[in-house]
Amino acid sequence: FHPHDPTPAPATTESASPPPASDSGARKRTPSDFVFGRVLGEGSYSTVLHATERDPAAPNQYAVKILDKRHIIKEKKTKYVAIEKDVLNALDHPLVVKLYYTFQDAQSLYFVLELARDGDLLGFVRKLGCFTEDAARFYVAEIIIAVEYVHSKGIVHRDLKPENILLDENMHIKLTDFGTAKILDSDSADASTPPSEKRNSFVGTAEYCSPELLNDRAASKSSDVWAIGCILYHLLAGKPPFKGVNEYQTFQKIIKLEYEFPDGFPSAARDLVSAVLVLDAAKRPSLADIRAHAFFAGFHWTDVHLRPAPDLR
Ligand SMILES: Nc1ncnc2c1ncn2[C@@H]1O[C@H](COP(=O)(O)OP(=O)(O)OP(=O)(O)O)[C@@H](O)[C@H]1O
Ligand SMILES: O=C(O)C[C@H](Cc1nc2cc(Cl)cc(Cl)c2[nH]1)c1ccc(Cl)cc1
Repeated sequence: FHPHDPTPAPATTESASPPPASDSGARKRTPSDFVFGRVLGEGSYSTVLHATERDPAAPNQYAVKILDKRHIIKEKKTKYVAIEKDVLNALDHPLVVKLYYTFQDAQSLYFVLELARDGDLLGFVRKLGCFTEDAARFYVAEIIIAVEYVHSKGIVHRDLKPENILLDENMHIKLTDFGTAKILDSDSADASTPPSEKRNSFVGTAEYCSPELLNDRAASKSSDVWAIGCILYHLLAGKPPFKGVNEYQTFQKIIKLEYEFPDGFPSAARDLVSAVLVLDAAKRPSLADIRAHAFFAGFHWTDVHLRPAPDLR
């Protein structure tokens, strides 16, 4: 049960008039500014609802991520909430999900996010089995563009995986889930976190996790490069390169670099994945190196978000 089950639209058009504000954009929103709709999804600490802004002049639609305060405090996740808010507020890119407002009431915290209507990349790779080489090239290119932008802001995502690559109504990506991101250098957490707590800084699911993150060393941009290599493999092979029967087995495969290519895996992609999935983070190609790889020969990198996306539906 969530207190914000679909709100019946008001019988009459007038609703509690919002407090006057010079620029309504600056006014702190409250839950009553929105008509909440269906559940879009659930996280470990969150429920995401469809929502429409009550303003008849601009009935904008959003995805509102609602977190229970008591649960957040009990699970010691307040740091992740603060990081997600700060990182999302620092990002403004067409391939990264936008944060419009944050506010709270007695029970909950609210992130009012850009709505991505077409689900996520994991859903499509499960539905299709695997992507064509062109579709994989397009989506990995959009991920590279989005991640390059995030890195240019001094942020490492640290949990890149197909379920964090949402899709908008034009089937372009919206990179999301920045609660486990790391702000480079100024990230005091790494400096001051005692070794014991560093283990708790472990992020995300195992399949796309880089060896250096598992060996408890600081994550860096090359950890995101490793994850992109895993995603490219996954889109073309239909499953991630490292998948054990449990999380521990998956970790073992990663640190031993235990993976192989299925027959028919395209050779240029095989060459690129092999260059990216190397244990030594310093030996991994940069995102610029990857852009220049033969797998992307002839790919036009400018304004990809304005060009038609492959139709996976
Ligand atoms: N901007 C969005 N637009 C549309 N759907 C979204 C959006 N953000 C999240 N969702 C949906 O809500 C679900 C929960 O997202 P949320 O970020 O709250 O948790 P999560 O990160 O997926 O899970 P966890 O917290 O366990 O990592 C997602 O799986 C996704 O399906
Ligand atoms: O209104 C703002 O933007 C600032 C607040 C700050 C804030 N208030 C909190 C209360 C609790 Cl109980 C937990 C966290 Cl992490 C809290 N963070 C806030 C509210 C909502 C969200 Cl999603 C993030 C931060």
